[in-house]
Amino acid sequence: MHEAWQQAAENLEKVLSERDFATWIKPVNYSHHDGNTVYLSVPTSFFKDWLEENYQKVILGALTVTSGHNLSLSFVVRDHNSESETLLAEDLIIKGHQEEAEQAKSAQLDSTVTPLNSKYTFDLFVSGTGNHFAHAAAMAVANNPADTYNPLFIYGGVGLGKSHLLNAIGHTIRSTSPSLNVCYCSAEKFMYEMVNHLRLKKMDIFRNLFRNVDVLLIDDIQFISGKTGTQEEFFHTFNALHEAHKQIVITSDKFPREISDLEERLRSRFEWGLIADIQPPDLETKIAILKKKSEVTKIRLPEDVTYFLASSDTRNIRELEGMLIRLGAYSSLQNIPITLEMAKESLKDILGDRRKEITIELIQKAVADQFAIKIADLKSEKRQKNLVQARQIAIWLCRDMTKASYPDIGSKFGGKDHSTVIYATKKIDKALHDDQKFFKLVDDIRQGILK
Ligand SMILES: Nc1ncnc2c1ncn2[C@@H]1O[C@H](COP(=O)(O)OP(=O)(O)OP(=O)(O)O)[C@@H](O)[C@H]1O
Repeated sequence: MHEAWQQAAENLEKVLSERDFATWIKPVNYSHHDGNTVYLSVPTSFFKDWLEENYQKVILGALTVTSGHNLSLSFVVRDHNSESETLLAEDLIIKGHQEEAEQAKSAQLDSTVTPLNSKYTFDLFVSGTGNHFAHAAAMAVANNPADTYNPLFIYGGVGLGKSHLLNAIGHTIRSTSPSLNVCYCSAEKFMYEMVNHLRLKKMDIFRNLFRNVDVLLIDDIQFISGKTGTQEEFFHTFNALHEAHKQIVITSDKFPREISDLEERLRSRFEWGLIADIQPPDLETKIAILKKKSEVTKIRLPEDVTYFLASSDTRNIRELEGMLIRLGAYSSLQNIPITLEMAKESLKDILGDRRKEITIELIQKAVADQFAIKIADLKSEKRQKNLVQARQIAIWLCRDMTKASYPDIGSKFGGKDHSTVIYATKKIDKALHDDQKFFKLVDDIRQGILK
């Protein structure tokens, strides 16, 4: 089981951002297991609570894959002294900051607070319909910091590329203006640092650090919702920087007005500059992202598997990437190539639940509505071109979105035999591959069914 944990941690390193991995997974150690319960040790009780709330499912998923068993997970705090050890460690970091601050104005604050993720660059970001505007705004800010939009507020759902863009801004400014002091920090880390500096009575150092940067990149600002002390501190940091014409970029999973328990004065400041949203990707963008990720990770994905993953109902790109990594792990651990069958099999527990509720009847209705025909026409033998195409699409969707077998599907389409069903699915497979417009049509129907 120890080895399973090591392998799981390696897999998690590939899926999570460097920051998340270093902060939350690296400090976790294997402790022991008892029956099907695996015990992992963590440094502090704060850490334990945080993992339980945010990473339990991810860690369990990774361990299930590497161990091949259905497990449960429990976190134990390593020892009672660890909280004070953490404090001591923070104290050392702070001392490091102080020296740096004294030594040179150009101290790279971010290298001690939160390093930029080297994989999150503009080169590796795919611009598509949902993120086009945010991408353009991020590039504008990166090329002319504090000159165009200040603050830039990027918001969008989970796993849609906000941190990626934020890091990309940081990388660009670093390389074009190396003298600028770029600080990338999550709101959570901002609070964590603040609390520690408060406890150590070193708020002057904290303020010096954050109020003397040239570019402040704050990730996941929604985290400060309801945290009055952090909001107060952030308000003053924001003002100091804004008044000094320093660039501020903020990301959030919500629009400023939708962040609950956020002081009005902060909310209004977030709206001072430009607000750019990121919407979930469409099918083409998901395909392009998968292709890019497969290039970077060197996990070779055949076209049909790329389409299969991209057309799953997930709109969270992190999840999509997780599927790719999972296929890569399966393929290398079992020494088998990635094929459509293998992908369906190895991802069935991830995708399975979502597919359960989709019925043949639901698909027939959606297709009939789309083509403005009767459901009875789908089941008939009529050969008009549009009816044949609608029927074949419906059959293909049934095969793809339900667990029904070829004979099951045939019987629900007016008692067709299974070779007709196979012929229809092959025909649609080919058309999807050859014709982008057709691809979009089928995907729109599919997304409609999933809503
Ligand atoms: N357009 C894109 N092109 C390439 N990769 C992308 C794109 N959008 C997202 N990703 C990838 O998806 C993963 C999740 O992105 P990211 O961490 O930036 O999401 P997020 O919106 O900040 O999520 P959260 O709300 O959880 O903080 C990352 O690995 C990122 O590289």
